[in-house]
Amino acid sequence: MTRLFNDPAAFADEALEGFTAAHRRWVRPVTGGVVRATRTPAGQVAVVIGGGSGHYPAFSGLVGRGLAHGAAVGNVFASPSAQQIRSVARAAHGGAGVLLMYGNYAGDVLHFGQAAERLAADGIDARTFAVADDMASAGPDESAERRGIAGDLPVFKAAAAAAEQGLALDDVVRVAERAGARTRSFGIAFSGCTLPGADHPLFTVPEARMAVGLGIHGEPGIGEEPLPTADEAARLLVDTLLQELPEDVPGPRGQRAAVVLNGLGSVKYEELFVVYRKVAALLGEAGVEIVDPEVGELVTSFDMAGLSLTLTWLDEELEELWRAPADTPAFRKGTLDAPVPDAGEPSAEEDADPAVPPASEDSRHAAATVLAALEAVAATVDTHVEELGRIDAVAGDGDHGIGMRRGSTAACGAAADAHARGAGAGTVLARAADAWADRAGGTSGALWGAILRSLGTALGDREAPDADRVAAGVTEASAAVRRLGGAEVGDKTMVDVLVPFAETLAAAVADGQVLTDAWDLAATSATEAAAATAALLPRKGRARPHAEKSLGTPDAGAHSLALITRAVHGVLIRRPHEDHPHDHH
Ligand SMILES: Nc1ncnc2c1ncn2[C@@H]1O[C@H](COP(=O)(O)OP(=O)(O)O)[C@@H](O)[C@H]1O
Ligand SMILES: O=C(COP(=O)(O)O)[C@@H](O)CO
Repeated sequence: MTRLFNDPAAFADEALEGFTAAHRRWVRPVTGGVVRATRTPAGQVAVVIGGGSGHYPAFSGLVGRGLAHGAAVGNVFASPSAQQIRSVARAAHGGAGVLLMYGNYAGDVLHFGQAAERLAADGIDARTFAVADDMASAGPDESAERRGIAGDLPVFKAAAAAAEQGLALDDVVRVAERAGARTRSFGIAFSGCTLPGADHPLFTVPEARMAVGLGIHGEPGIGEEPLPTADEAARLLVDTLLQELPEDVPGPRGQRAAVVLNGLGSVKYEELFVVYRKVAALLGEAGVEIVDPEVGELVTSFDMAGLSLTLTWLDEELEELWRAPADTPAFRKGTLDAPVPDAGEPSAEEDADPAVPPASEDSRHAAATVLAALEAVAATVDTHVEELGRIDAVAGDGDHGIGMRRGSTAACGAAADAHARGAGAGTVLARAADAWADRAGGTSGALWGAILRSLGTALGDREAPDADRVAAGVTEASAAVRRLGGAEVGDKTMVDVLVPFAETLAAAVADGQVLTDAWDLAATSATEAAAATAALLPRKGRARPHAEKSLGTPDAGAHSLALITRAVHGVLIRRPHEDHPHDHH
């Protein structure tokens, strides 16, 4: 149970504020997260890590010399936004490029990928690397689909220590890839975590049982077994890890390995030590030489009761990097020289509030309808916030309601501001898109940003947005979401609703129906399509390992999209003529 919070939606921000206040010796707050208190030395590659909140010490607690140069910090269990990541990376950049590192989750992959593109446009060489160490989340033949769990630590550390040695960006990336390929984790759990403000844990495990193959977002295990003794737990973890060695490791005997026994949040350190005693013995029997083991909480999931074992199979280079000193709020090793004092506070580079481009009278008028529609979106998300969280918790991480609320509220604020400054419909939507993606983070934040951006581009700031233009914008939004997320119809995502919605709308408009009628038909098909996702098995993202559990429950993102299309219809029928003067159908 998370007991101490104020507004649950503010939990991540407030935790970050307190964290930075408590750790000024190591870190300095910047927009989007934290960077080291000391400047990145000129010519040193900066390693910027990041992910959702709720995993402390990942990610902010791992910022400091010998480890990360900065961390982008997202909302609870949701990736930071591309905007946040870009801001942290710019503040951490020492002139030699940036490696962005994160766990392999859809939201992180989307946002860190977009951030790398934006950094490249800023003239900064930025690369990405997703840690995918969790054996339970996909088989060895699909290892690129695996989630990142406590293997984050040794992989981040290898790359960061390589950067600290002065290696060039290409070499730092090579080290990250090698460490990633040689790192595997597996875990077990006895209960799920309870998010701030929620009444129930994300999953429960029956008394005297354990979940096998945990995730770090309250994903239940992929199997269930009787509660083991500490020694039996150690044997399960070690045996599983020894079953799948990296390609270039012929057998365990004679190998050297970094070992991390990680507590997920509410397993006592003493319990971890009892388990570690047997882990060390079993690895010894298998002929593995343990190098600098870590036992403790390194990548957590709020108050989840669980633990995971990570092995990084070392070669000479990886061993040197694993042993290298580090000094961060939550991870310290060896000794470092006193830090070189800063030449001054680097300025956090903020984008100036850009001027609103000129717009026609018609488009400014239509912007009022766009704003009303966004307000209706935020209101319907607000009404359904708990239901969306509950649906998402069945096979996902339970944060869909929180993320949608943060995103839609921010979108309304940005839209209202742009509207007040005389923006046209296109610019109002573009500003709303950026605010949604930035504030919500997560998969749905990136995708909703893309939806609003596509609509904004189609409507523009000159013409009155007629039915053809709206239908074209929705069609482009559907294509953009498929392009970005890589999901197709049938994968059990919002795409299952967006595609029929766009197609029905376009067909009805082509048929000569007025926008309100066409939208009505399309919203009805969206509602039906969302309900039909209950019968599907997820094939994308975090819900995939728990496919069967989600049978009978619709996809959260599909459901929220259907609710939103219906709410927007309510606005269109209230303002049909007023704001669509050129709707000539
Ligand atoms: N690859 C994808 N393409 C399209 N939609 C996706 C994809 N992955 C997830 N989604 C949608 O995102 C929703 C989850 O959103 P949310 O919980 O806010 O993000 P996160 O899973 O990052 O926490 C899912 O219910 C699904 O509809
Ligand atoms: O949850 C996280 C990011 O994944 P999403 O796909 O955005 O949910 C985060 O906690 C780990 O980085």
